[in-house]
Amino acid sequence: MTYATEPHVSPTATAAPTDGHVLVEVDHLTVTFGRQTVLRDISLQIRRGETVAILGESGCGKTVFLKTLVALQRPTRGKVFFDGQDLFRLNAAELAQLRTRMGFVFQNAALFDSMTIGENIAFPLRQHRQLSEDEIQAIVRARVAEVGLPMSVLRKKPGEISGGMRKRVGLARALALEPELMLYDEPTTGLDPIMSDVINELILRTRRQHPVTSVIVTHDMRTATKVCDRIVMLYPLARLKPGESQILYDGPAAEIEKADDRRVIQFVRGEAGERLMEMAREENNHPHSAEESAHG
Ligand SMILES: Nc1ncnc2c1ncn2[C@@H]1O[C@H](COP(=O)(O)OP(=O)(O)OP(=O)(O)O)[C@@H](O)[C@H]1O
Repeated sequence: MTYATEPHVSPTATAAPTDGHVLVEVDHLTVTFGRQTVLRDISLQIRRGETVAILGESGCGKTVFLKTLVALQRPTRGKVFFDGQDLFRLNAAELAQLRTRMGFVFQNAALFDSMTIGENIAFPLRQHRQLSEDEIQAIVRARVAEVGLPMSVLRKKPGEISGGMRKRVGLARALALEPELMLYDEPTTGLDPIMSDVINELILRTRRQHPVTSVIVTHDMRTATKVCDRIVMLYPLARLKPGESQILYDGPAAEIEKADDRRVIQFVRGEAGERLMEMAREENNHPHSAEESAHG
């Protein structure tokens, strides 16, 4: 199931409107590190207004994929376009300018430890906007309110607040410049179920309040199905059959349970079946490897 070339109209209740304009285009993307190819020949388009989950088991290349969208990772082959501009043909100044249209929520929040929360959120505004101090403070306070944090956090340092709060500060900072594209790297990893749902709700609220396009790398099926209207599921290259596409599923989030591919269903349901059989096969092929590694 793919709609890479057709306008996406999602059937889910949470679907954001898309005008069909392609904001991100990934064209035959391959990324290789040394002898390890992590992404192979990935092509997809993301339309303005879509919220897309990039799903897949650990190590399949989700974070590498996300990094190519902001030109933090150069492709070995292929191209990435943002609003029609080839990211890897831009000079440093042009790229910096383009990145102000993107907000990146890193897995570990990536806040500056030596700055207060207020300074962290103000940072992109000071870097990229000519604003008065009053205007900066007004935006910082609005963003903090938007992510549901009390104003008392503004004077604290990242080390003085909880992991869930840090994630929310990371979200507030990424929203500071009102980006057109939000990129989230595992926004709920390491959080308890309640705090995970708070983050899910905030992502949903963000897209209701701002006309934003989002790409969310996650393992979390609840995030994928609750927050996203489309899911793209990647599979580790090493376990693909020859000639298979690395994208196992690309379609509406609400329909992933109906996918034909058993590997997709197993991932969705969190079943180890396929992997257990593969591990048994690997063990049969290399009967002593586990023992050897156990003995160093
Ligand atoms: N800069 C790099 N140099 C060499 N190998 C890298 C580099 N970045 C990533 N890799 C490798 O690429 C593979 C995919 O990594 P990636 O972080 O994208 O996986 P992932 O799907 O996001 O996994 P997880 O869900 O565990 O975060 C891994 O084997 C990783 O070791």
